[in-house]
Amino acid sequence: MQIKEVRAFVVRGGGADYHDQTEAHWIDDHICTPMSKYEEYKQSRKSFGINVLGTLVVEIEATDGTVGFAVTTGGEIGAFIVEKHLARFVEGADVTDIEKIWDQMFNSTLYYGRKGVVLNAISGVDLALWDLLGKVRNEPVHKMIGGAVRDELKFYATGARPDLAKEMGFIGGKLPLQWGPADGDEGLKKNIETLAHMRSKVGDDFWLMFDCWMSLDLNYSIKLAKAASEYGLKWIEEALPPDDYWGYAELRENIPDGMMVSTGEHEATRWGFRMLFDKNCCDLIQPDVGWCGGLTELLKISALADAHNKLVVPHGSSVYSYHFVFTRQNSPFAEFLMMAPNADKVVPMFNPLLLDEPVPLNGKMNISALDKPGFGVRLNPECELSRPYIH
Ligand SMILES: C[C@H](O)[C@H](O)CC(=O)C(=O)O
Ligand SMILES: [Mg+2]
Repeated sequence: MQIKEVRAFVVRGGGADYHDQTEAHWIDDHICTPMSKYEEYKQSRKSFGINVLGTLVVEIEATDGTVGFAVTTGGEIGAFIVEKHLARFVEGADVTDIEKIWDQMFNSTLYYGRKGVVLNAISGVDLALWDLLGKVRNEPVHKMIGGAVRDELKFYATGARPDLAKEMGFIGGKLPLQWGPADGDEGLKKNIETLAHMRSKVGDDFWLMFDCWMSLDLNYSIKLAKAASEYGLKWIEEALPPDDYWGYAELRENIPDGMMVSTGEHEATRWGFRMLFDKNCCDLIQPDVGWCGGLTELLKISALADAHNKLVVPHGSSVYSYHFVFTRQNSPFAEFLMMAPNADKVVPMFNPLLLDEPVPLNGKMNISALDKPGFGVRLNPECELSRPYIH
C-alpha cells in the first residue's frame, strides 16, 4: 500500500510542547536554566521563550484512507520542513519503506540539520509512519519492534512534588533544580535543603533525582553531586550543556559512588549518542523519541547503548516512549512527567491533545494499556489545529 499525502499542523497550549502551558505551572516556576544568569529570565522559563515553538502534528494518509499521525515539538518551523522538504520522500512511497524514508530525510537535510528542530520534524514523520504501519497491519507498535519483554512497566515521576508522587505509587521523583552557578554557594545550599527536605518526607528507599536542564558548569556539578550524595541522590541529570562531552566525561569520573550521571534528552541520532558512549559521559541515556530521530533511530541508539552497558530511559514522550520501553531489557523503567500545574495528580503527558492517552495507574502500566493498532491514540477534535504551509 502506498502513501498518498503528508500534512503538518501546529497547535498551541500543552500537547507535545509540554512547556507551552497557559496557566501558572510548576514547570515554569523558577527552574534553573542556561538563561538563569540573566536576572530578567530567572523566574519564568517562558520569559526566554521555552514555549516558542509549540506542538507539531504530522499526519500521513495511505491510499486506502488510513491515517497515521504523531506529535512532537516543532511548531511552524517544523511544519515548514515537513511540508516543503520531507513530504517528497514520503508521498508515493510504500507504507513499509520506513528505513529508506528516514535515510532520505536525514541525508537531504544534512546541510542545515543534524540536530534540533530538523530532527524533531524527522522524528514526527518517522513516528507517524510507524503509527500508520501499525494501523494498516492492525498491530500495536511494540509488537512490530520485537514485542514486550515485560508485562508491567514501572514509572518515576518528574515534578515539584516527589512526596506526592510517592503517595501516587511512583518509584521515584525527579526534582527540577532551582538554583545555579549564578546563585553561588547560597543557591547550592538551597538546592541541598530542598533535597534534604524531600528525603525527610519520602524516606530512604524512594529514588530522588535532580534535573539540571543543561544549566551548570563542571565545578558546580561536582560540588552539587558530592553534597547531594549524603541524601542518596540517584542520578544527576543534564548537568552540563549537551555539547560538553568532555565535561560530562570528567563529571562521571568524579561522581560519588552509587550516583549515576544521565544525559541525552537534547541529543540526537546514533552519532550524537556515540560521542556520549565513546567518551563514557554517563550511565543512563534519555533520548526523547520525538526529538532524537524517531523510533527508527532510537532502536539504533538503544542497540549501541546496550553494547556499552548503558541504560536507556527515554525522556517523556508519552506513548512513543512506552511502546519502546516495554520492548527493551536495558530500559527497565520509564519517566512520567507530572503535567498537573501543582504536580498533585496524574494528567496525561500530552494533555489535552490526545484521546486514549494511557497513564500509569499506581505508578505502573500494564502492556494491555497499549493493545491498540499503531501508537493507540487519537487526536482530540476539540484542539484547534492550523496548517500554515501546504505543499
Ligand atoms: C523539569 C525539566 O526542567 C524539564 O522541563 C523536563 C525534563 O527535562 C525531564 O522530564 O527530564
Ligand atoms: Mg530532563
